Amino acid sequence: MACRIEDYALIGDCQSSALVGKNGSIDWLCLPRFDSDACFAALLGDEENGFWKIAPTSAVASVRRRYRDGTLTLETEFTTDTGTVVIIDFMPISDPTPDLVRIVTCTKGCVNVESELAIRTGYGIDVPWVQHIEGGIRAIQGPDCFRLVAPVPMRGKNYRTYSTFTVREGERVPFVLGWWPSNTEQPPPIDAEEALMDNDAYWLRWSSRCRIAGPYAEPIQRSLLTLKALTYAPTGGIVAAATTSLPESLGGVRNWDYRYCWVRDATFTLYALVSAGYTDEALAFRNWMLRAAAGMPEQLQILYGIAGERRLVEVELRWLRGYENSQPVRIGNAASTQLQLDVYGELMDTWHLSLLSGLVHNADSWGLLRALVRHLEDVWRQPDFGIWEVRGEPRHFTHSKVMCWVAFDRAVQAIEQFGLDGPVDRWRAIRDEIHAWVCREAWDDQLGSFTQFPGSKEPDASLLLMLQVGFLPPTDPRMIGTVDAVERLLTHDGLVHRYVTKASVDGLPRGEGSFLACSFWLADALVLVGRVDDARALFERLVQLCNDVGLLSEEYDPIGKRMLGNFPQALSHVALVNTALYLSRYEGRREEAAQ
Ligand SMILES: OC[C@H]1O[C@H](O[C@H]2O[C@H](CO)[C@@H](O)[C@H](O)[C@H]2O)[C@H](O)[C@@H](O)[C@@H]1O
Repeated sequence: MACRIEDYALIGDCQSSALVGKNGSIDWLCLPRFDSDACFAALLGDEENGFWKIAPTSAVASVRRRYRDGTLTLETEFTTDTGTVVIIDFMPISDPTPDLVRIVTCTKGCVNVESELAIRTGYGIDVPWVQHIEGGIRAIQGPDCFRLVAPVPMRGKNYRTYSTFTVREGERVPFVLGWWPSNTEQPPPIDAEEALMDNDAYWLRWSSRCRIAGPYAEPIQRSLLTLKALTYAPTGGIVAAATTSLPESLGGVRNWDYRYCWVRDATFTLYALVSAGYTDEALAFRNWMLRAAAGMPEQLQILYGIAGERRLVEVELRWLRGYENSQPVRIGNAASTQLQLDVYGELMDTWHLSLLSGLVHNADSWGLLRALVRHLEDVWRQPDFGIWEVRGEPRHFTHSKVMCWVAFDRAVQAIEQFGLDGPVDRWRAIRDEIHAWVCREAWDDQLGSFTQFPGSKEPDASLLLMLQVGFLPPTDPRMIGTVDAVERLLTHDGLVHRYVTKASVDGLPRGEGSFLACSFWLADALVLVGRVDDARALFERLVQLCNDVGLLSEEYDPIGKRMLGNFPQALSHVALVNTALYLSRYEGRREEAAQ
């Protein structure tokens, strides 16, 4: 059985990643890319769907884990009656073909350890042909070839590969599992210890570029490392999460594939990276976006594959029983064909912020963005599927319209402040028309708040973002009322739900956890409306929800007190970084004022 979501940790090589359980089992791995077929899929099924476990054979008294400081190298320490072993797990970043390295070290006494490997390609269903080779085994299946080498004997049983061995204090036993395309020559084996040194040096160098200090430096650094790990280095695309189909409600159907690049999530990520000083990654993503969006403006998608692929057909994998029986397991994502008007605003806002921070040259990308804004003139009045990508009927979601306002507002500013060319009077008029529409149609006097869509009678947590984008000032009673309505009607035990789920709106059975990004957005809103102590208390509570190695999933179940949804999720980590920055800026301003 798979572990609880929070009992996993992420390792990766900026092309793909793996989830390592507290029990020493790697239950999720897709090679060679994040969105490739999984060869370990026990996470979404059971052991028959592929995993690789290394753990003591005798009873484990305690397990402790940590990442080596400033790196993505994971250490899992098992204490047993006879001694202590640490398993060091990582994926070397600069290898031409991917490798997964696991070094078993004994730090005290003497421990019997077993490695059990079941490779199941094609998302956990296909059993490869395994041969013994010098120093290990080779497994081949269709397009995939794997080689496991280790200085211990290996034996095959029931289509699995086992090694049982004893490690004594000071001994280290390295395992390297490599992958390459089966139609090519096998690459030379790597040296595990050398790879460990190089890999740690790479991540330490990367971490040292972070220019954020202060009280929240540690969770910020772990979040930034996680965001970097979710970046596909060859193209600059950023995946929304490392997994597919971890459920938003246990046993439910809200199970989606996040191993793609959402324009929305990635623009938020970009903002966090720029704020922390990671301009290379920001520029790589900017270039990814320009390539992905290039072409006819009406063909802009809200999500793409990590190299900009457009066809992400949603398919159900019937042979996987789902995480804790949450079916279906899906790959691909039908949201890729939805109209979601907010992405225009997110793109324009991010570009505007990069202009202000000097990251892009004035004219850079303006041609493409101008064409997109021109297209928005034709479509902003249409109903859409909104930020939450509902599977029900399209509607006039308030957040979508607010973000259309952002798109025209930033376009007007680009012309007025940066001297770029465009139909400024026409865009100014549309901007004002949208503003008036939102204030008129989406305000509910009885509720004292803006609503999810005209006539809905309920707030939506995405409306908290109205403050961040400057739609109305934080002193405006309508904003104070909206923050208040979100707190009253959408929080459970202090954590925020996206909206009240109901089949009539989102086309799915109701029920899901609190949405962590929205909970951080509430903290941001509280800073902006001046309730800074409440904001800090909420932020600190949210940081406490990170697992033992600093990772967050998409959602949290305040009743079951466990994580839900895909993991680790970029949006949650971005929101953590941005709230920490908001709070730090506020503290900074307060200190300045006191001097
Ligand atoms: O809840 C329905 C939708 O859930 C997913 O979308 C969510 O994740 C996206 C990626 O992080 C995020 O951009 C979006 O705002 C979230 O609602 C799923 O990808 C959709 O297919 C699904 O309809």
